[in-house]
Amino acid sequence: MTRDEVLVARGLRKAYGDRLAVQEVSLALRAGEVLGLLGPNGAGKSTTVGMICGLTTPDAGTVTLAGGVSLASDEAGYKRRIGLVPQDIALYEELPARMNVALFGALYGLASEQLKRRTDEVLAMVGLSDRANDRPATFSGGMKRRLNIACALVHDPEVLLLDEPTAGVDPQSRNAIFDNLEMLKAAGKALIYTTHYMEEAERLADWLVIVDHGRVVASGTQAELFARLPAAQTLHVEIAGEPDDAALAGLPGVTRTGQRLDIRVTDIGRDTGPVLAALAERGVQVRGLASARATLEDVFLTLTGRQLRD
Ligand SMILES: Nc1ncnc2c1ncn2[C@@H]1O[C@H](COP(=O)(O)OP(=O)(O)OP(=O)(O)O)[C@@H](O)[C@H]1O
Repeated sequence: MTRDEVLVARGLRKAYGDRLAVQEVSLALRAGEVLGLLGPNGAGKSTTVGMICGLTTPDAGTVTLAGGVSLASDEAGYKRRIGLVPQDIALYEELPARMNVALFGALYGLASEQLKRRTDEVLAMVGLSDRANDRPATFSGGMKRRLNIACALVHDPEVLLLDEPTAGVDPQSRNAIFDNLEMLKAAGKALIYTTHYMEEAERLADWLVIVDHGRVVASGTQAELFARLPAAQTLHVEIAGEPDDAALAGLPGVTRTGQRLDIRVTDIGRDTGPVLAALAERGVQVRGLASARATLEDVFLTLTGRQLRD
């Protein structure tokens, strides 16, 4: 474990009957960092999160927090340092929001003054102070999610695990959740964020771990993962008339579909001019031009040959 790592998981494995949900997952999490755990449905993300927070017992592998603390060495101490926002919202619908948060705090041993102070703080943080006395039964999906995040934060954990926290959330709450996560990150918390929405991972994650069929298929910074693609960007060029394939043959990275050319480039600012000049030289008349940036979806496709979403 290096100095700034707060959590290291090694060789996690979990089977349900003869189905291997997680085969060999290792990851390391640093303070002030969001680790995006990305993969299609059934890839093993929730099972991995379950093993990290101690809800699911691994068949093999270890998870260690800074200072060498593990579930085996000090279960209560370990759990106090971790907060979980589960995939399925877990709230007492008929108890006021404040009481929901306080119950979680009490579970972690917070008492009286501290419990009240932290409850107020986290409700304010997720923007629910003015609804503190209302029951979650009267909340929107996004508000329930935010309350669930408050519950996971009340004991001030250093590591926060969020399992698809934007599922069923309206855009306004989604942005509020992202703002909260960015604040937590700035405060030095370490976050693991599972999602199958690559645009969320692109926005939030400093480090990505891509899983498929229970295995890590790639991990690294976004720049490192994008560098594994054959091209960072594609130029879509609409051309006039009958294209001459012989004339196009000398251009690298070009695919033609009817009157559309897809041209792979690595640097759109640098490469667009020369590409257009090369087309003009070959007598190709350009009628339209658009570009598309590679996404994590392309990374997944390149690594596995399959789409990330079903
Ligand atoms: N309690 C369980 N009993 C049996 N099989 C399970 C159980 N939990 C998960 N699985 C199986 O393990 C595999 C991994 O599931 P997991 O929920 O970890 O995936 P996921 O990546 O979180 O998927 P999603 O994005 O759909 O939530 C799946 O094949 C799933 O059916």
